[in-house]
Amino acid sequence: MTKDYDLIVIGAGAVGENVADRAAQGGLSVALVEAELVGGECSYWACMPSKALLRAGEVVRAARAVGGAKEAVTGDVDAAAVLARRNSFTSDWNDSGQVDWVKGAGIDLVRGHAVLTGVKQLTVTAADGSTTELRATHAVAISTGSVALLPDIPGLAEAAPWTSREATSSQTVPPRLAIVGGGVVAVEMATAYATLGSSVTLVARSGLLANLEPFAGELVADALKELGVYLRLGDSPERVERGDDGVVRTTLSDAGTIESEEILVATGRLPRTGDLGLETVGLTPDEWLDVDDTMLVLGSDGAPLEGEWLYATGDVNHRALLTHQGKYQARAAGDVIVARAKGEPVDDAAWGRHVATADHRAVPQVTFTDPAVASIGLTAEAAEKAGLTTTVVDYEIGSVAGAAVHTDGYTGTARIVVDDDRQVIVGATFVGPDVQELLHSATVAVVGEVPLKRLWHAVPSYPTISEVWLRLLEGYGRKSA
Ligand SMILES: Cc1cc2nc3c(=O)[nH]c(=O)nc-3n(C[C@H](O)[C@H](O)[C@H](O)COP(=O)(O)OP(=O)(O)OC[C@H]3O[C@@H](n4cnc5c(N)ncnc54)[C@H](O)[C@@H]3O)c2cc1C
Ligand SMILES: NC(=O)c1ccc[n+]([C@@H]2O[C@H](COP(=O)([O-])OP(=O)(O)OC[C@H]3O[C@@H](n4cnc5c(N)ncnc54)[C@H](O)[C@@H]3O)[C@@H](O)[C@H]2O)c1
Repeated sequence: MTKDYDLIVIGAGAVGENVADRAAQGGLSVALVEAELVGGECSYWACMPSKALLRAGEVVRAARAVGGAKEAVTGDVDAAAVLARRNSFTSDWNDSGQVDWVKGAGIDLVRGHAVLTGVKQLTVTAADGSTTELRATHAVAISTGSVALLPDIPGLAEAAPWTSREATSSQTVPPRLAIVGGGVVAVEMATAYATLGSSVTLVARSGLLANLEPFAGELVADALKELGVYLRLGDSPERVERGDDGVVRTTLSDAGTIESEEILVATGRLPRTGDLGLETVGLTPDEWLDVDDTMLVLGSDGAPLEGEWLYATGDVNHRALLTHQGKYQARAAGDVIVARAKGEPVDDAAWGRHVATADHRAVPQVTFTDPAVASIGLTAEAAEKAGLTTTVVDYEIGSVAGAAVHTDGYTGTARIVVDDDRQVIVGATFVGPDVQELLHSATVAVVGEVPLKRLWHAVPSYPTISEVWLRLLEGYGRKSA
């Protein structure tokens, strides 16, 4: 028997859940299909467990950086307690709480692996092998996320490497950990495991956090070294082998071998589209799904599939591999699916209700290292490449009174990138303790395209770290009244 729904969402990660919720709130009947845990990567193997692993170390270091508080810190981070707290954030990898939420939202949960069998049709195979046929009246949304990429390094796959899944869910702390990669996962997990007591060696073929402003990677590198992490930058693994003694030996191209109990591969992501039946609707498996700004999937001709029925949201469309950005896409997609189903007007002009315009130039991201890195919009280099005439203003955050009170010897840098023609900020980066809480002010300025002459009237409270805003404006100069 085939079950009919207005909308079928494949993948119940944070993004799929939000597409389903918006559409259900708009009055559509919705099925949400999930092969593993409802809540997806972010809840169980990514954002939440990784941040739980990082937080205790951040708090202890923060206390040690304040005279009067540091005297009260008499011990080290308790690794077992950190792992236990992390376990509580993942509910011990039990999704019953999220399943209850799905039911409460009026969404039908179908457990199993979904495969498209044609236009608006799919088969779901449950863990026991039983199948359910589903048919969508209006739309199907693919929110199947991404998986870790394993580079083609001889011996790596056979050495049973950790990916982000094992790094975020391990119940033990390996005495020695090798990390391959210089991106966000690599630096966050290097921070976490070095704090928990591992001897960490990080190998990256370029610098750290290469997509961000250069000072971000430099300050994070300094901090990692201070934590005792061995950095092998400009190097890469040539061969990996796990011996009979269980020890992983990683041979580097610049000579030298790293020995470790585990090796974490953090070299980016691949789309989870390999076993989805995409070929039945004219798309190519194992590729990221291209979408327009309303998240409609585009075919090889660059146009939406005939009938405008297939959407893709979250990691799988490769626009911004971040939970908050995927959920933003989900709100637009869920609402536009409702509008199209009901024949209501579609608001798809830039910054309209039914589009994810911010994905292009206003993506905020926090890297939860210590110091944290918070960024939004274009780097100075990206703005130049985009052909903008810009002025870049930098300021040492430690020089503002609020930062000095916050942390003894506060070290951090702030940068804004100003589009001189329009006199608006197109990019901002803050590196330093607790700068993540500054980021939304920059996001509002970038998305709102707030003219600098008006920003002078947004007065930061004294003495807070936000006073850096005033220094950045002074650095640019007050060009008009
Ligand atoms: C270590 C790590 C830390 C991160 N930290 C952050 C952070 O702090 N902040 C942040 O914003 N982002 C973070 N990210 C990125 C974030 O995790 C992803 O952007 C987010 O999880 C993407 O959500 P999604 O719903 O698109 O995909 P997912 O969360 O991957 O969900 C996809 C779901 O689809 C299911 N599925 C796949 N195929 C099928 C199928 N055929 N049938 C049925 N179900 C299927 C999967 O089982 C999964 O549950 C982190 C990533 C990693 C790896
Ligand atoms: N705090 C956060 O927001 C957060 C935290 C973790 C992950 N994420 C998201 O998850 C995604 C994945 O993170 P990631 O760190 O795996 O990817 P990434 O794209 O951030 O970094 C990949 C790194 O691997 C290196 N690399 C790639 N191929 C390699 C190879 N063959 N050999 C050696 N090095 C290689 C790259 O040079 C780069 O340094 C990111 O896009 C990020 O948005 C976000």
